[in-house]
Amino acid sequence: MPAEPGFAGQPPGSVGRDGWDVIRSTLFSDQNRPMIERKCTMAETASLPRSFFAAQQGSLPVSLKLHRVEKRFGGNQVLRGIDLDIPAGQFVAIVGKSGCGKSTLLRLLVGLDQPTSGEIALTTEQGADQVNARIVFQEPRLLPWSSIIDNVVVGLGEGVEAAKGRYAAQRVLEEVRLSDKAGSWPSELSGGQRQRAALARALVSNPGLLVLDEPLGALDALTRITMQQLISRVWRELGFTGVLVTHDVNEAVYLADRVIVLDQGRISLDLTIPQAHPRQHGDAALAGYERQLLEAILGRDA
Ligand SMILES: Nc1ncnc2c1ncn2[C@@H]1O[C@H](COP(=O)(O)OP(=O)(O)OP(=O)(O)O)[C@@H](O)[C@H]1O
Repeated sequence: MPAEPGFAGQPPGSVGRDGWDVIRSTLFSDQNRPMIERKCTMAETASLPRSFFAAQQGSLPVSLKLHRVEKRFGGNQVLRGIDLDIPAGQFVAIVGKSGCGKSTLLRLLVGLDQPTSGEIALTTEQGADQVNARIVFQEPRLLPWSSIIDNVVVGLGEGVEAAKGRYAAQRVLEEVRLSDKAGSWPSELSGGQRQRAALARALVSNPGLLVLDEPLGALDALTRITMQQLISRVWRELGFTGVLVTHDVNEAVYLADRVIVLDQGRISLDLTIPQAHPRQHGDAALAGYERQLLEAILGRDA
């Protein structure tokens, strides 16, 4: 069985009561750390079943504040003085040249890494302990030995009654139009279907913050459009705050209220896209914003 990214050779047999930390860390982090560690103690993250309650009620959308955030890896200064305020419920896209620091910024936002200096605060209108954040990576990172529905159930955390968990997973699989694959293995799905399953796993806890790190980067153009429509619909229905890293300015202007351009670790443009949702692919007004973003990223020759 091929190793799942991030599993560091953990055999399926390690998945059990004692193996839970391995699963949770792998799904929500790529550095064996629980993803919301910055806001919760380990004891609190162990109560992730709270998220099933959230699935019934809807988590509160998360607001984010970054103040003078810097990140260095040795002598490499990757982020420089980032100030950013993302109100609850907003959908923000982060674009920029390869290596400008997009994924680094995303990792700091969800607590997978710490800033060298500066402050990052995530909260809801009922406080920071209500933050329910989930991340979707470019590769779906599904458990290859579990059915699709069981993969989705994992997104609820431990302690949820099995029948309730499966009910919630079934509902969210319907939401992403994948209910007919509930009993399939990940290997039996197409790339787009696997990524929809990963999105379902992130959505099943009804998060208040959904962070997307190039989630559609490996998909073909038509599947990307379908997935963009899906993400737009669930965002409008569920009301979470969205932060998306993408290379695709077309995707950014289709999905986001606001697009941040990063250039050598600094915000070089903060562009509001005022068009109402749902948007249309090919909309001429959106094409104007795309042009503006390409110029900001590539210069006047774009
Ligand atoms: N864990 C790390 N250790 C050392 N350097 C790192 C680490 N993570 C990122 N970097 C460096 O930080 C810089 C920015 O990387 P990052 O992945 O954030 O860029 P990006 O804008 O997301 O790029 P891409 O679009 O190609 O994915 C790069 O120079 C990279 O080598």
